[in-house]
Amino acid sequence: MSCFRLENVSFRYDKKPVLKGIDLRLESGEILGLFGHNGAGKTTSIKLILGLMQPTQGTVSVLDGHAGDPEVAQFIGYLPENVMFYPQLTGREILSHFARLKGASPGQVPELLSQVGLADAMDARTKTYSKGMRQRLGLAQALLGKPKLLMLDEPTVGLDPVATADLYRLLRKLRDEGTGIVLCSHVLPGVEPYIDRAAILTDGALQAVGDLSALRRQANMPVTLSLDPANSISALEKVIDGASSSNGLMIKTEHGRLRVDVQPSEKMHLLRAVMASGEVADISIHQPSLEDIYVHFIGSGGLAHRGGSQ
Ligand SMILES: Nc1ncnc2c1ncn2[C@@H]1O[C@H](COP(=O)(O)OP(=O)(O)OP(=O)(O)O)[C@@H](O)[C@H]1O
Repeated sequence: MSCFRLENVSFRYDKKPVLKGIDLRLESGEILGLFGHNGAGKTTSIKLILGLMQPTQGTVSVLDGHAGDPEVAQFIGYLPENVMFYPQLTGREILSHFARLKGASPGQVPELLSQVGLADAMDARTKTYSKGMRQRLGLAQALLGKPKLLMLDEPTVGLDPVATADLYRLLRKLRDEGTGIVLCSHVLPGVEPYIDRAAILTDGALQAVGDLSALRRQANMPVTLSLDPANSISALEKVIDGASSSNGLMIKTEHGRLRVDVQPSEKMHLLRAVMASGEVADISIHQPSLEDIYVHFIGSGGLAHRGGSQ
C-alpha cells in the first residue's frame, strides 16, 4: 500500500510560494528522511499529508484515500516539532487521554511507555520530565493505535545520543513490521544507516530523492582515496599523475599519505593503475556521506538558506 503520494504539489501562504511542484511518495515498510534547512517546507509538507491544509495545486493521497479523511487519519501517527503536555498530569494519564481521543486501546498505554523508556516515570507528573522525556512521551503518543503511517518532525530534538540510537532502532523495527515512516530533520549525523531513502528540500523545491547510492550518482561528487606509499610519496604521485586525465583531480599530502579526490567515473581506472604500479602499501576509500551530499545539494548558499525567509 502507498502511504502517501504528493503529485505536483505546490502551496502558498498568501502570495508566498512555500512548496513548488513537489512529487514525492512513501510506500509501506519504508523510512524516508525528509531533510532541509530551516524554512525549506518540511513541516508544510507534513501538514498537507495530515490534511490540515489543502495544496494550492496538485494532489495529495494518503493510505489510498484523501488527506484529512477521518478513516485515513486514524491510521496516522504524528509527532509535532514542539511537544507540549499538561504539566499536572502523569505520562500515563496523558497517554490514556490521547488513546481515548484516537480510539486506541487503553491497554496499549503501559506497553508503549515502556517501549519509549518511560516505564519508571509513567506515574510522575510531566512537569518533572526532562525535555528528552517529554519528547519520548510525544513519540509514544504518535505510536498509539499502531499507525500505518508515522510522521516525525525533528524527533531527535532533546534526545541524548543513546536515546537517539534507541529511537532509530525502534523505527527500524516498526518499518520491518510494515509501517511507513517519515523522519523530518535538519540533524543528519547518525541517521544515514536507518533510512531507506532521503529527500532533500531547498526553498520549497525537491533537489534530490533516492537511496544513498542514487543520491551519490545524482551528486556525482568526488570519491576520496587515501593512499599509503610503498616506497615514496613522489613515486606514488608520479603514478597518479600518469594515470589520470586530471579532470578535477585533487592531490594533497597529509601525514605521509596522499589524499586524492577523484571523479567516480575515473576511480576504477586510477585504482587499477595504482595497484599495478607496486607503489602503494594501503588504500582507504571515502564515499560521500549523506551529510556531504546534503551540503552539496543545499549549495554554496547554505548559510543564506538556513534562516529560510522567516
Ligand atoms: N502560518 C504561516 N504563515 C506564513 N508563512 C508561513 C507559515 N508557516 C510557515 N510559513 C513559511 O513557510 C516556509 C516553510 O516553513 P516550514 O515550517 O514548512 O519549514 P520547515 O522546513 O519545517 O522549517 P524548520 O526546520 O525551521 O521547522 C517558511 O518560509 C515559513 O516562514
